[in-house]
Amino acid sequence: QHPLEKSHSLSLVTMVPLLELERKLIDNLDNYTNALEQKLQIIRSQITVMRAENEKGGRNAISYLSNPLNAFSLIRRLHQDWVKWGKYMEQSVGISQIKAFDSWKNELPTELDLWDACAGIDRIQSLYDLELGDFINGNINGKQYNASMSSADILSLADHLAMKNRPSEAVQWLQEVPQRLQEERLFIPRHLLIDEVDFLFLLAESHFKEKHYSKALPLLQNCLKLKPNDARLLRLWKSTQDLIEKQPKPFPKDNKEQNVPLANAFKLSCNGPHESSTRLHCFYNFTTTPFLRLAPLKTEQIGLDPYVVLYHEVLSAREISMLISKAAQNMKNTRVHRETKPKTNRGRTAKGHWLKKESNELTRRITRRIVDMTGFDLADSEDFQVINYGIGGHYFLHMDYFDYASSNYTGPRSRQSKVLGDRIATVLFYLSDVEQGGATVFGNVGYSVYPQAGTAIFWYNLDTDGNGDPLTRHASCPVIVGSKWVMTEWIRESRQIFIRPCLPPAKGTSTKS
Ligand SMILES: O=C(O)CCC(=O)C(=O)O
Ligand SMILES: [Fe+2]
Repeated sequence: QHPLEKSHSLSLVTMVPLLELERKLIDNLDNYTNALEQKLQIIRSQITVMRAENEKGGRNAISYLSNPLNAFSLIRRLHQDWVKWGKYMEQSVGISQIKAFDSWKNELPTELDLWDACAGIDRIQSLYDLELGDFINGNINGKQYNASMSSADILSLADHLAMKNRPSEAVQWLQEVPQRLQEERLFIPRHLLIDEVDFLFLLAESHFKEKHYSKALPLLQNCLKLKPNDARLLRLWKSTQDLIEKQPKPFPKDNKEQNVPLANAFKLSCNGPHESSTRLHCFYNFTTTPFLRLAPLKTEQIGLDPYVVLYHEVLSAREISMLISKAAQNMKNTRVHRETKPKTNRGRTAKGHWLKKESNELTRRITRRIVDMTGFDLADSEDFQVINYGIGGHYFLHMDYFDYASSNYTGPRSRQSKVLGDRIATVLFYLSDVEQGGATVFGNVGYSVYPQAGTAIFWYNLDTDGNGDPLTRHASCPVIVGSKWVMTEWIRESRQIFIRPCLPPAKGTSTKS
């Protein structure tokens, strides 16, 4: 695992200030051009004056110099003024703008941020098997967006893949570079274009790692023409040549990525068909609490084992925007989001903000609504967590319960967790629609639910004996296009000893492994 893998991640909402920062930087650069222009103007106007005087002399030099005022002035100009011009030329322009830029430098995204962004793009492309050329040109799943990747973007991604030891994918991305670079040369200034040697070297190195030495060699020779003394080039070129001599017929090893079964399951469920069993139905729930007789819940069953339902239209647009704006303010400065379960936290690229259930009228109202939905006693249950996902943001397959009841449970167990008990059920509110991707999927049983603002998904994590139900293993698939907001409520077990309303239909035991 690369050290940067452990990084925090940005959510889309925490990236909003970056656009403001970029605007400031552009304004600053614009001011810099003004400073440059001012200097140009001064120089140009003086050139006109000086040229006029010089030409006056040039027409008839002796006649010009025979006037002592002219002769004297020429000596003095050349002795004094031109020294001043020399100093003026050396003076840097826009010192205040350069200082301003320096002061913003530490607000720029870090290497870690870039790593996360690369990981997100890679996740989207590889998990959903998007065709590279289309994706790079902003055509995502058949829809054309007004966005695309530059060769610098692509090179950065390839670099990321190379660092993650995935050379064959790096090569695939790099193959998209030359065509774009050719176009970019027409309108991008040289200092912003990618360095051709960097590109060729990465391509060669990736071929080398793939043991495609004969592909690497000519690339390295080209590089060496551009930078004959570069030590890293010379080293790789030497090793490549040695290996070609030793191994004239390279047998390329099929370097398919080490697909862990769990990663495969994730991929499959995020790409799985959106099928639903015909036994399922939609109905109005009038019964969980007396209040529902007045305002029944629009309920949609997603599956029976494990029992998963959706409650539609449980949050209004106004409530949602209040929740989001409250959370968004507070996530701004959270660089590292609080881990709920450090042990099982395998890849969650989002930021969260905890909201106390008692914090205001809105959260109290939502708490009452969850009681209506579930019939549970929420007094000891967890705070709400409002979550916003980042670029390609996802939450890897996991269970929400800790499995305290299991004899296999070895994790920490605080006094508090004993009192509260395990997470008997989860209520997850969707606070936004997501244009592409971002489904909540239950990998073992093939349920997938696409976010709909205002809908809540509910399921039991524990069976009636208090044991964790492994079939509830679920994930949030990477967001492709959109900003995904959810709010979770994990309901704790202890207070529910005498309550387990909304009981799902009896479970068949034969289907469980
Ligand atoms: O965002 C989602 O769809 C799932 C989130 C989730 O599983 C969690 O927060 O535990
Ligand atoms: Fe979860």
